[in-house]
Amino acid sequence: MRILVLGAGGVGGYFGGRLVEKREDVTFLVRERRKQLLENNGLVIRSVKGDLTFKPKLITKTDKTDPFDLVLFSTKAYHLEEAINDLKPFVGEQTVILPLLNGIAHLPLLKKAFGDDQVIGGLCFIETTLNKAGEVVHTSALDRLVFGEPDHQGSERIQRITDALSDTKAEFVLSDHITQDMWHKYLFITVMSGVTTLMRAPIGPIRESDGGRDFIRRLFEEGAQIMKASGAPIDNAIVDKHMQLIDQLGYDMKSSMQRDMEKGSLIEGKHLQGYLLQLAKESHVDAPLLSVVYQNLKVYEKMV
Ligand SMILES: NC(=O)C1=CN([C@@H]2O[C@H](COP(=O)(O)OP(=O)(O)OC[C@H]3O[C@@H](n4cnc5c(N)ncnc54)[C@H](OP(=O)(O)O)[C@@H]3O)[C@@H](O)[C@H]2O)C=CC1
Ligand SMILES: CC(C)(CO)C(=O)C(=O)O
Repeated sequence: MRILVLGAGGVGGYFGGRLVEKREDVTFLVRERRKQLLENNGLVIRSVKGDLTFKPKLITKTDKTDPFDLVLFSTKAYHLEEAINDLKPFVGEQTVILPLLNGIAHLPLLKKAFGDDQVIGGLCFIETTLNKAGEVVHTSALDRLVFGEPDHQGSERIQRITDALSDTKAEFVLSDHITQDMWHKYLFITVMSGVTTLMRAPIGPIRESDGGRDFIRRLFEEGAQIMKASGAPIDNAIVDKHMQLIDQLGYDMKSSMQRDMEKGSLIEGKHLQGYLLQLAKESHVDAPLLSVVYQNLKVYEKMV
């Protein structure tokens, strides 16, 4: 299977790297500056699950090659439109796009660009970031990528994809309820990135501060109420489940949005909290806590 990874950053670099390690046929679609760095230094992964350095197969948007079978779409949301345009020449009628962005708002854009049937569902749980040298730094053992057909389960193509993604050092998991999984992850990350950026702390001190757990829970409840009101297929027990997950996270665990803020980088507030607030408005649901979380992000964006 010819796999194209769009975006050789924290997520694409890591999962693409684990597939290269297994000797899958992986190419990375990158922009010029990243290409030069990767040509000079190789793609370097510093991981608690084992380091890896390799010379990646690279293309940029103007290169010519046959369409790929599978695309791991792993850019940030604020690069989505440009990335969709750059990807178009490498997508054929049989190409499957597996998006790994946090959130849900990218799905209609991808489907509009590539067709409903060519976009499957995907998400990941991982803690990676690029350091100053452009290396992928993976800081906790978590490296789960979940994927699946949104509508028709057990298709032949998903079986082929599952085979290609199996037996690597990372955890690739096929789901038969990926749409619900994506909404659940969307709820989780909206709250996780929301509280860690608002309180400028990893999850440990937040959940253990006086009233901290209660604040996290109320934000989950607010988000879940909005999602239900807009018809999202979420589980009735999801707030309890997510609170259990919050309690299981390492004391020092941060969100990727928080790490981006610490680096002074752009953030995905509009795509995550902003889009959920838009759904709240459309469904006439009050969202006082989420509004505070989003305002904090907008102030950061004003100053960055
Ligand atoms: N990192 C994490 O721990 C987690 C991240 N996520 C989600 O995964 C998504 C990706 O995040 P992450 O990997 O951290 O982001 P990064 O910023 O680390 O990587 C994104 C990469 O995309 C590249 N890129 C952007 N536009 C293009 C383009 N047109 N063509 C080629 N490459 C392009 C950027 O390259 P360039 O150098 O050219 O800018 C960059 O290397 C986000 O939605 C994030 O929320 C989800 C779970 C965990
Ligand atoms: C859930 C979490 C915190 C880790 O995968 C995440 O998605 C992120 O940091 O963006």
